[in-house]
Amino acid sequence: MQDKKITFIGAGNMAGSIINGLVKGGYPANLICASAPSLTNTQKLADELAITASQDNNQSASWADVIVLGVKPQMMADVCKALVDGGVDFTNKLVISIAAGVSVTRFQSVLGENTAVIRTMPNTPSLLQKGMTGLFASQQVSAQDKDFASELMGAVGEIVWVEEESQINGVIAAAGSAPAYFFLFMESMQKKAMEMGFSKEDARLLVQQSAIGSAEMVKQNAHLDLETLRNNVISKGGTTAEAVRTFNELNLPEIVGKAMQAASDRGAEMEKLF
Ligand SMILES: NC(=O)C1=CN([C@@H]2O[C@H](COP(=O)(O)OP(=O)(O)OC[C@H]3O[C@@H](n4cnc5c(N)ncnc54)[C@H](O)[C@@H]3O)[C@@H](O)[C@H]2O)C=CC1
Ligand SMILES: O=C(O)[C@@H]1CCC=N1
Repeated sequence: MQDKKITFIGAGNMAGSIINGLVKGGYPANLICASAPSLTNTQKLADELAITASQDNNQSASWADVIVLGVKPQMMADVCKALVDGGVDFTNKLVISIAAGVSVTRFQSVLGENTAVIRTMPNTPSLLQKGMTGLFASQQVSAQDKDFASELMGAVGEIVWVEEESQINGVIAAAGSAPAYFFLFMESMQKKAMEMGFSKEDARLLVQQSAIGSAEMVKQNAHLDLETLRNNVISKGGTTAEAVRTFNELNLPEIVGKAMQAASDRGAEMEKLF
């Protein structure tokens, strides 16, 4: 991978996951800085991973070749304005945003209209280098910078580039927010297993090992579609058939579709707000 100096502005759940994944994957820690007003998260990362922690966004951003913006969407414009007011020159820098709901146009309106901006939508399993990231590049981004972003996010999981910026909201629906869907499903299963008499720990083990095994089967059987994998579990007249019939009766596929649409719609709505 190209070795570039990277500063993360904001290093909470998501940016912290990426930093962890990067360093554990071998990216040089001395090329990574995490900056935030409070040292709470950044010092922990510095202690664990030997990256640099800073409380000075302007200095850290000026030092870097690549600035990863990892603050909350509602704070993004103010944080970017403060960098510009603080004299950070974005001319030869690559800006990578991980925020939902902040458009390239919005970034360029604050940072300068010719700023090279890549919008990404990662997810928290990046922490384990099992992330999924969608990326969209503004016209100003060079092929070399696109390659760097591919390598950067590829170091913490799988990537997919989208041609249209609006597709980032689809990535949010299908991947960025998705870990929460699976956790909710697992929580619901754990709760019911406990009602069926299992301890909290055993209920979790039953559910988590089933989820991990199922996900691994999906990954290792790319030639089989998901329906086939599902049908392989169903014995005629057996237990799974009853469970799946109940899910379908209660319209699980429709519920999932509606939830994903709500996530995507909210992404689009946020682009108007922030
Ligand atoms: N949590 C997730 O699963 C995902 C989050 N994202 C995006 O990541 C961004 C951050 O979300 P989280 O990590 O969940 O939030 P978070 O609240 O954990 O992290 C935000 C961080 O920003 C820092 N911060 C606050 N003010 C700052 C400032 N002026 N300068 C520098 N840092 C500042 C805070 O100290 C905090 O650690 C959001 O824009 C979100 O849309 C994207 C994909 C997935
Ligand atoms: O909930 C959110 O808005 C962020 C974006 C995707 C996951 N978390």
